[in-house]
Amino acid sequence: MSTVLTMAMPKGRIFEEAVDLLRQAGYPLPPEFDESRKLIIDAPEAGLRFILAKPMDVPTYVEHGVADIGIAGKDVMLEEERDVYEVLDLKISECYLAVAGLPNGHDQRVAPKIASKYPNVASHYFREQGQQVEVIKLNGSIELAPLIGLADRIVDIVSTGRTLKENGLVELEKIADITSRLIVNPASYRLHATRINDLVERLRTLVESKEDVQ
Ligand SMILES: Nc1ncnc2c1ncn2[C@@H]1O[C@H](COP(=O)(O)OP(=O)(O)OP(=O)(O)O)[C@@H](O)[C@H]1O
Ligand SMILES: O=P(O)(O)OC[C@H]1O[C@H](OP(=O)(O)OP(=O)(O)O)[C@H](O)[C@@H]1O
Repeated sequence: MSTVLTMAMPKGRIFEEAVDLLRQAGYPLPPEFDESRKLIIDAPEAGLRFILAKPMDVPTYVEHGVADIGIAGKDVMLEEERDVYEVLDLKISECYLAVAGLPNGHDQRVAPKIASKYPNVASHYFREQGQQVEVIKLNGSIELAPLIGLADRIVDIVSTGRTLKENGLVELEKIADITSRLIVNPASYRLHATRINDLVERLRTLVESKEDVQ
């Protein structure tokens, strides 16, 4: 096989589903994917080299061209606004971004405090609503913020709704549906169009066949 493409993979939640999808699309991935702590994994038979990154960093690697392609949540794409092509919705790791808060909690402040791991998404959203807010960036356990008085509301991912429920919070507004996306570095796309299109089409066929079954 000619060119080896480098793919940035998000560690964590998306990883397993993404590995399954690639295997189902016919890319033989070595057992290291299931058990190793390596951050660079070669899959020569698939013509791919993988770098395993923090989910929020995947578009950075792809934008800088150290990875030709990558897999990132739409939430990360909205937050990071990187200069990459988003070529395919992989329809995995489904969830949504929402505003949540305490039930019957009403803002006392002119600019309510909003805690989020997604400060850009939160700022854009409230600006579009014409609402002045103060955004506080957190890195996790966002649901804590309204419980202990750090923020009036949060902008966070909801999947089953269990975290909100178990912490006595309610969803107030839905912002956007989220799934994982296949992203491509624009220069790599021009250089390796045939290989990248082949990968995109294989994955597209697989994703569509899964949708037909549902
Ligand atoms: N509860 C969830 N259910 C389904 N998908 C989710 C959920 N939370 C996040 N995701 C999706 O999975 C991606 C990665 O989430 P994950 O929790 O693995 O990483 P992270 O929280 O960004 O990383 P870290 O915990 O290392 O900071 C998110 O960008 C989002 O697209
Ligand atoms: O609706 P649910 O199914 O409960 O899922 C939503 C939760 O999952 C994510 O948190 P994660 O587990 O990644 O932990 P974090 O607080 O470290 O981000 C997200 O930030 C929510 O807290």
